Amino acid sequence: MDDLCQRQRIELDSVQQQNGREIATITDRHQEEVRDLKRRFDREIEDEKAARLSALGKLTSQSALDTQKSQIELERKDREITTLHDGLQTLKTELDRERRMVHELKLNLDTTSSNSATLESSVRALKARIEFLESGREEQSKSFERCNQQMMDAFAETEAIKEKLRREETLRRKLHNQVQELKGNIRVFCRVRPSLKSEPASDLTLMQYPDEADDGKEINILGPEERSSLGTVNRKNNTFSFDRVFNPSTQNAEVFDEISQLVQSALDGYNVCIFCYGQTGSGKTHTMSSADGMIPRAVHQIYETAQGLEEKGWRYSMAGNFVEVYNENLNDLLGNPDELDKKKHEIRHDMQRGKTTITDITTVNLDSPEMVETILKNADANRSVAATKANERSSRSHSVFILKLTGQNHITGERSEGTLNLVDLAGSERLSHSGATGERLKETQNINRSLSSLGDVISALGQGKEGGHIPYRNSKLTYLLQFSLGGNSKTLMFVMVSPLQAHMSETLTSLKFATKVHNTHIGTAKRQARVRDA
Ligand SMILES: Nc1ncnc2c1ncn2[C@@H]1O[C@H](COP(=O)(O)OP(=O)(O)OP(=O)(O)O)[C@@H](O)[C@H]1O
Repeated sequence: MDDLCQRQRIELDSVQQQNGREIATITDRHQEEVRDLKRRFDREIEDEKAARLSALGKLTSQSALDTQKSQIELERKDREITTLHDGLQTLKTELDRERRMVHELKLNLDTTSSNSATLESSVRALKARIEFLESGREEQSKSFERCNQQMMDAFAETEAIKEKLRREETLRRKLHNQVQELKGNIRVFCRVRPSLKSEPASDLTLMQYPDEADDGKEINILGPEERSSLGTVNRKNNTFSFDRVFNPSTQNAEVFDEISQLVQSALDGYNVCIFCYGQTGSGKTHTMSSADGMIPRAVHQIYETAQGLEEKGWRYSMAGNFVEVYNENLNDLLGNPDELDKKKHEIRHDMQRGKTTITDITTVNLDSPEMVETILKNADANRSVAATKANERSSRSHSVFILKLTGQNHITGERSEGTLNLVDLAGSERLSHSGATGERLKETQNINRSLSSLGDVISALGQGKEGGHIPYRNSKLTYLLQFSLGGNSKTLMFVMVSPLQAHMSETLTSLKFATKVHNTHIGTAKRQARVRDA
């Protein structure tokens, strides 16, 4: 049994060994097969990868090619679109042009139709007229006579009205002159300027206007304190009376209203002189040549009136000079500024025709009212070149704006030649008060000389002696104005007054001088005025 077991165990061992060997062999074979398989698979995978990579490469280059193609295609399409767009724009423009043409054609058509309608109606009217003319001659000639008569009546009536207008204009001129003469051929207005912001109220002179609610002719000034021999202190009440007194609130427009009739006289052929007299800073320049002063206002009024007179047959021309009398020398304020105080100008009088000319003077034709502003500006600029301070020079010289007005009536053959002189006098302060020396003294002496000559001329005119001597030659200013002072000419003097107490003494002197002028009567006017001391 044991043997059997032993044998079986041996056999089992041998079988097991045999099996182990077989298993090892099989395992080896399998492993060899697995390795073969792996190698084969690896190769296949490599092959497959290479194949895929090559396919991918092909695909990539194909896609790049496609993209390039698409890009080219896109650019082509873009170009096509641009071309189409341009084409569209051209078409639109053409369409617009066509539309406009159609519109114009329509308008032409409308005009043509209306013309044709008018022509048709004219043709109808002409036909009717032909028929009328071809019908009864008697009726026709009666109607013609009636029309003719009506026309002649209308002509005669128009002529009569025109003639009446002309007669009335001549009468108006005559009456206007008579009114002016009755008012006095020399008039004096007094104007008190307002105090300026820089002037304290405590420094002002006490002035009253007793009849300002009435006709405004008086001014009352409380004089400086005076000590009597008994030691009492008094203040004199000075009353002056003139043709008009303008208080400080009066504007240039109101002042001009009062002088506009004199401006009218210049247009009617008279010589008119308007002076501004007063000490420095009393408002002469403001009244005369500021932007709304008498000079620009006079020029504007002359333009308007001259235009109105055109339908009555009058045509006016206006020639302006602007001169300055400085140190008894005549200067052209519209000429070359470098020639101021150097160039000599002479005053020439034509005694027969009563005309004054100045040699080598600039004459400006005022063909529009705006020209006056240019003239004033140029004159001011010229003075500034000649002096460091233009206003200082203007205080020490007389300026004369001369406007020659020549009118011709082409219907009546009348002619008028008038001159308007607007004079801004130099400051009238007295020598003793100015404390001047040297050049200033010479200036002041010259100013005083011409102002007193002016007073002498007015006073000689006032004495009214036939053929009496009038001292025009005593100063350049009076000589220049010879034909505008006296005779049938009209003179207005503005006496300008400063409201300052510091100027009171000069103010009283100015007002006394103005009163003398006011008491003078020239020509046919009769008037008396007085200085009243209360
Ligand atoms: N009616 C007025 N209303 C307002 N301001 C005025 C009036 N009159 C004068 N003034 C002012 O007073 C000042 C002095 O006036 P303006 O220069 O006209 O005096 P003037 O007498 O011409 O002096 P000058 O002799 O120096 O030329 C100026 O500033 C001016 O503007």
